[in-house]
Amino acid sequence: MQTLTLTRPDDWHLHLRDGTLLAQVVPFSARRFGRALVMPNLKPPVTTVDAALAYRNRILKAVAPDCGFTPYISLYLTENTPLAEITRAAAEPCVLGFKLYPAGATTHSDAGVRRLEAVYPLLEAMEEQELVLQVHGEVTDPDIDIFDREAVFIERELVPLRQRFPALRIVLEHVTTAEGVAFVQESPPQVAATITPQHLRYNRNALLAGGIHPHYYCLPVLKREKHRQALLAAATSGSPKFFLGTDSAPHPRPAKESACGCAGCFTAPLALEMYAEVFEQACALDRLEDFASGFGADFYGLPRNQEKVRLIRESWKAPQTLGGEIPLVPLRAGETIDWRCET
Ligand SMILES: NC(=O)N[C@@H](CC(=O)O)C(=O)O
Ligand SMILES: [Zn+2]
Ligand SMILES: [Zn+2]
Repeated sequence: MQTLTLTRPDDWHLHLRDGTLLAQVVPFSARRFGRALVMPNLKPPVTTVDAALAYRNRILKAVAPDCGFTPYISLYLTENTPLAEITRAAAEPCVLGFKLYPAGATTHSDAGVRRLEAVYPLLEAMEEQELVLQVHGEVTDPDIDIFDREAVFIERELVPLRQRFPALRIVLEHVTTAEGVAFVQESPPQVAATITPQHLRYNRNALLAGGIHPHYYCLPVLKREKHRQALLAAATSGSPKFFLGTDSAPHPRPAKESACGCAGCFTAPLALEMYAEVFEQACALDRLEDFASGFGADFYGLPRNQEKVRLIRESWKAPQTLGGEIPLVPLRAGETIDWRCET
C-alpha cells in the first residue's frame, strides 16, 4: 500500500468559531495539523491582544492537553484599532498579524475596513514592526461582478498598497485567481498567499452545474478552470510564496442549506487528504511536504514541526453529516476520498 510520511503540516488560515461549535470542530484540525493561524471573525470580532489570548485559551481547552496543537491568532483590523495595539501585538508571540476584512466582503466582516486610507498609520506601524497583514482580497463594490472581485481588489487596492508600504509583509489569503497568483509572484519575498483545497480541486461548475451546491459556496467564490489551473501550478511549483491554508469555515447546516446560504466550506475533516489528492493528480506529491509543512512556517519565522503524520492511499467516504449538537456538513459529504490520514 502506498503511504506518504510528511512532517506534521500547519494550517495558516482556519476558522474555529467559538462555544459549542469550537468544541465540535477543533479536534478535526488538531488531529492533522501541528499549528493553525485562527481567524478572528467571531461575534464580536477579536480586535485586541487580550481578546486573542482569551480566545486562544478557549481553543486550548477544547483539545486534549497532550495533542500538541498550537493555535496562533490573527487580530481583526478595524478603523478604530489603536496604534498601541500594533505594538502590543508585535510583542505577543501567539499573535501573527492583523486580518484585513474589507467591510462587507465576507462572513462577519461588517466591523472591517471601509477605506484603506483610514488604516494607513496602522499599516505603517505594522510595516515597521514586521507584523503580517493577512488580507481577504475582494472589493465590496456592488457594481463589480462577484467573479471579478479579487482581480479588481488587487488592481485597485493591493498594487497601490504594495507601492506605499514596500516592506509590509502581506499574505493574500485564499487566493483564487490567476491575477492573484501573478501579483504574489511578481512581489518581493515578503508577499505570499495561502491556497485552499477547494480552490485547488474545483472550478465554479462544482458550485453551479447540475443544481446549486451550497456546501461548495465560499468566498472568494470558486472561479473558472483557468484560474484553478493557475492555483495548481503555483501550489506545486515549489515556490515558497504559496502555502497551505484550508480556510475551513464551518456553518450550521440550516445556515448553509438556505434560500440565502452563507459562505464557507467546512473542510477540516478532509482538507489534508484533499491536498494529497490534488498534488497526486498533478504528479507533484514530492512537493506536498514543503507546501503543507514547510513554506508557511518559514514565512512566519517559526521552526518546522518535528513530528510526522502518515497518509495512506486508501479510499474512505466523507461522512454525510458530522454529529454533535450543531449539525455540520463537510465538503465532499458522502464522496470517496483517495487518501486517509492515519494519526
Ligand atoms: N471563506 C468563507 O467563505 N467564509 C469565511 C470567511 C472568509 O474567510 O472569508 C467564514 O468565516 O465563514
Ligand atoms: Zn476570507
Ligand atoms: Zn477564511
